[in-house]
Amino acid sequence: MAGVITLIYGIVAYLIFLGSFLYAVGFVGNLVVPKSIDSGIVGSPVEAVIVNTLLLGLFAAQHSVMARPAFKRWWTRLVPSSAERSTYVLLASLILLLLYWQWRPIPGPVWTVENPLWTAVIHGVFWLGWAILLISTWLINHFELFGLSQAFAALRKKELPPPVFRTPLFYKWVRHPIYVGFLLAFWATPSMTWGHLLFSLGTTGYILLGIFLEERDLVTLFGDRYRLYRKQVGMLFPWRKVAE
Ligand SMILES: C[S@@+](CC[C@H](N)C(=O)[O-])C[C@H]1O[C@@H](n2cnc3c(N)ncnc32)[C@H](O)[C@@H]1O
Repeated sequence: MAGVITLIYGIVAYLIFLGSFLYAVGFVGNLVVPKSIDSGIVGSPVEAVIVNTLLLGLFAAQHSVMARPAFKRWWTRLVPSSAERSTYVLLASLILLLLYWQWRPIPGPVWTVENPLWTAVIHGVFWLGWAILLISTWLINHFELFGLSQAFAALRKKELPPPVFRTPLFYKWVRHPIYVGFLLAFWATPSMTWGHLLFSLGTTGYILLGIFLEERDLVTLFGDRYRLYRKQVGMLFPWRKVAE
């Protein structure tokens, strides 16, 4: 029974994640969704900067704290380990929904590209970013990343195998293709507003901090294999040094 409940919980968390992910595409790209990064009631810019920074900070804090092994060890005394990743995914998705809802637009152009050819190129980079991101989740292990493998293992009363170090496709050239995808999607816009700039700067800062923390954990987990990988493959810019 507990296994079935964990699985249902995992599926619900995954579906909420999927919704918040699809909404992110529309939110950042000002496409289709009712409330995007540049839409909504324009108020005081000072209030907007404070509220938006708090929202980004909340997302960063939840991600940084809950992804750390020490927190997971403490947390799984309260939450079954099979539901730990789903809870992380669920909370992250709910914070994203809060961010979309409460985000204050800050209009005014930082840059505007009007040339149709360059506009098409920038839109292409935007979609390329989302594609790299999505493909990379499958390269690492999509269902494990979003908690479903853990929930299925609990249903079958099986232990999850220990994490495996993987370097397929994009990972041969860059250590963090998922973050590269986010950066491309967040910065590639033909009309950058001050609100969008705040979002892009905040998320870029958080991604750099996230990489520092994640790589520290990956060195602890995979030791010299990851240290060597770090020497041979670029962090965010594609680069590869072939072993002598
Ligand atoms: C949100 S994913 C981001 C992965 C990577 N930083 C990227 O941008 O593609 C974070 C999870 O991926 C795992 N991870 C990162 N690089 C990995 C690799 N080369 N092989 C296996 N797991 C990896 C981390 O341990 C962490 O649980």
